[in-house]
Amino acid sequence: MPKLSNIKLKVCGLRDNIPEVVALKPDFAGFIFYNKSPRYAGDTLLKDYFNDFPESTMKVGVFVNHPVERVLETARQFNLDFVQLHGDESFAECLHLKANGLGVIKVFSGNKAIDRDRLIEYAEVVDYYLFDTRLKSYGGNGVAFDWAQLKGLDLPKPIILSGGLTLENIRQLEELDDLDIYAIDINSQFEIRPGMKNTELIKQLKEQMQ
Ligand SMILES: O=C(O)c1ccccc1NCC(=O)[C@H](O)[C@H](O)COP(=O)(O)O
Repeated sequence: MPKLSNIKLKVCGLRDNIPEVVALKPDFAGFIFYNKSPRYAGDTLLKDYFNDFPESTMKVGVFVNHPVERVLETARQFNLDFVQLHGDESFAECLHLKANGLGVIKVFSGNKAIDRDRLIEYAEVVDYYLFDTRLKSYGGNGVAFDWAQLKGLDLPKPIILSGGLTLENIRQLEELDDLDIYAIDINSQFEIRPGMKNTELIKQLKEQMQ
C-alpha cells in the first residue's frame, strides 16, 4: 500500500453542499444518477455550475445498469469526466463509453470471490477498477470491504478502494503492504445525512492524508 500522502481522494454522493466539499479539493467528486439512491442528485444538480468546476477535481457520474445512451446524454449535460458503473455493465458498453471520450470506472463488488480473469478482460476498457461492498443496495452501504481479497492481485489498471471507509480504518490501510491502491472513495461514513457531506470529517481525513 502506498503512503496515504500518495493516494488520491474521491468523495462520492455529493448533492446538498457541493461547493463546500469541492472547496476541499478532492481529486474526484461523485454524483449519483441512480434514482433509487437516497443520494440521487439528478433532479437537483445545476448544469451551469458544472461548467465552472475546478479543473483539479474530476467529475464522476455514478450509474447502475442505465442504458448506455442515457449515460452519454447525462455525461454531456453535466460535463462529466468519468462514469462509474455499479451494475452489470458489459465490456461492450464500457468500450462504447470510452470511445465517446469518457473515463470509465468499473465497480466490482466484493461480496463474492474476486474473479481476476474477468478483471483482466475489462482492462482495456476501464481506467480504474473500483472495489466496493455490495449488500441490498448497489453502493453507499457503509460496510467495510474485505481488502485482504486484493492482496497480490497484480492488476493492469489502478485500483480505487471503497466500501465503508472511515477515519479509523483508512489509517489501518497503510499497514497493509502488497496492496497497490491508487485512490480511496469515501461516502456514507463522511456525511451528516445522505447527500450532505460532513466537511469537518473530510478536512480531518485530508490532514491525515498529508
Ligand atoms: O451512494 C449511493 O447511494 C450509491 C447508490 C448506488 C450506487 C452507488 C452508490 N454509491 C457509490 C459509491 O462510490 C460509494 O462511495 C461506495 O459505494 C461506498 O460507499 P460507503 O460504503 O458508504 O462508503
